[in-house]
Amino acid sequence: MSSATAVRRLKLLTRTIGTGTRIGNMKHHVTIIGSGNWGSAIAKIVAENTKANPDVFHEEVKMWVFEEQYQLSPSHPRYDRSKHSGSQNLTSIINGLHENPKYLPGVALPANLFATPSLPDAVSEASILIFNVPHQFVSNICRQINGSCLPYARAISCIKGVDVSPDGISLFSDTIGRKLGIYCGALSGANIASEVAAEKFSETTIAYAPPEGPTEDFPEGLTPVPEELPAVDHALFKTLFHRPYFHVRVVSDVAGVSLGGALKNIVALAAGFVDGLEWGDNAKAAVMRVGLLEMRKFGKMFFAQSCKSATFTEESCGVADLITSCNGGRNHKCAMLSVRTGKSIETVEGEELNGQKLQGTITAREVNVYLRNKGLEDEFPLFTAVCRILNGEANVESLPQLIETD
Ligand SMILES: NC(=O)c1ccc[n+]([C@@H]2O[C@H](COP(=O)([O-])OP(=O)(O)OC[C@H]3O[C@@H](n4cnc5c(N)ncnc54)[C@H](O)[C@@H]3O)[C@@H](O)[C@H]2O)c1
Ligand SMILES: O=P(O)(O)OC[C@H](O)CO
Repeated sequence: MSSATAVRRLKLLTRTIGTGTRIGNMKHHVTIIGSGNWGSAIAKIVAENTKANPDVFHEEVKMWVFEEQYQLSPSHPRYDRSKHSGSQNLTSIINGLHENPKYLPGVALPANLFATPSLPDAVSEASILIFNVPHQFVSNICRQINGSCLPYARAISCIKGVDVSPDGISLFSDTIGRKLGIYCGALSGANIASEVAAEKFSETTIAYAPPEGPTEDFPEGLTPVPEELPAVDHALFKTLFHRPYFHVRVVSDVAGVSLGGALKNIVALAAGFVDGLEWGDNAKAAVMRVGLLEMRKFGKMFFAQSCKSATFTEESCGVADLITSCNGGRNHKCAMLSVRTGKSIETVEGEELNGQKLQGTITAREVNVYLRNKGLEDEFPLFTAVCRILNGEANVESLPQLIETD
């Protein structure tokens, strides 16, 4: 154990025992909802940390998997004809191999991580829920969970998207919290899943700031976490997510963390268009600059009370995620290939991603509907241009004119 981890654990124990607020020896059960590329990588991190902190967490971590049939390739190093000759449930393969060969191939998952296809089974005991699914599936998942989760559970959303409906715009942390009647924070950063899973160094930002009294969403206040459990606070989330290769900073700006992750995906598409045209690094830097300003402006305009501008420039979830996504992300890659090949980005997504999902294309259109309804498209020329290019209403070559403001 590193000395930093030891100090953190000691602080956690001193606080929970020393203050007398923790009166039992209950521990947190942790569940991951989602098992895609990032879902599996985060599940690996969390299972490593529950094992390393047995005084705070139950070692066993459940991971909910959207069940599908999967045929293991005969070229897989552990292919066994007697077991893998036909299609099988993906959950059985994950639990048998301790690997998710479809969404995170070649990465060993900890033996204390268990895949389950049942949402009620996944959430029924969990006091900490980690949501990590493409944003288009969240509402349906919450509908299936409702009533099965503990009233005092706390959640973290790793989802990069915003929830746009005819009623307006909502952060997914708020949507999840409202639908399940629990509090949900957010995690987002410059985190390409395959790099994190390979234990290459990166940073992330977690935001957690539960309301202390009644609010519009929780008129009677949140159901308190039982005193027998370790307190759920910044230190606990650092213990759950921080690894020597995955450095966590915990802040209170849930809106800033969530919006950074959602909106940079629109900018990454623009960066991909520019790279597809082979316009070079200066052009890409230009769209990234304009994109960062629009991200910050969006936060100021629509989440003024909760979003801090500094989060976009000082934390991993802001400019750092923008940089990594505009170079190595899936949105960037598919946009670039779409321009190079002349195929639609949805066709490229289907051909290149083996079931993984782009978030930027949906987010660009959702944000555009929201801006158009407010008559504010012109205030966000880059976001608007990306949507018009995706819809075939503008040429990718006209990007410089579309984002020229003076
Ligand atoms: N992959 C990354 O590098 C990365 C990094 C940081 C954040 N994120 C964010 O994490 C979130 C999750 O993305 P991911 O990369 O883990 O997923 P993914 O795109 O790799 O995989 C798609 C997932 O969706 C599931 N799925 C398909 N149809 C479904 C349905 N009808 N209902 C429910 N689930 C269904 C699949 O089983 C699979 O687990 C996204 O918001 C993404 O932006 C991704
Ligand atoms: O691959 P993308 O484009 O979904 O981006 C991945 C992560 O969000 C990068 O932090």
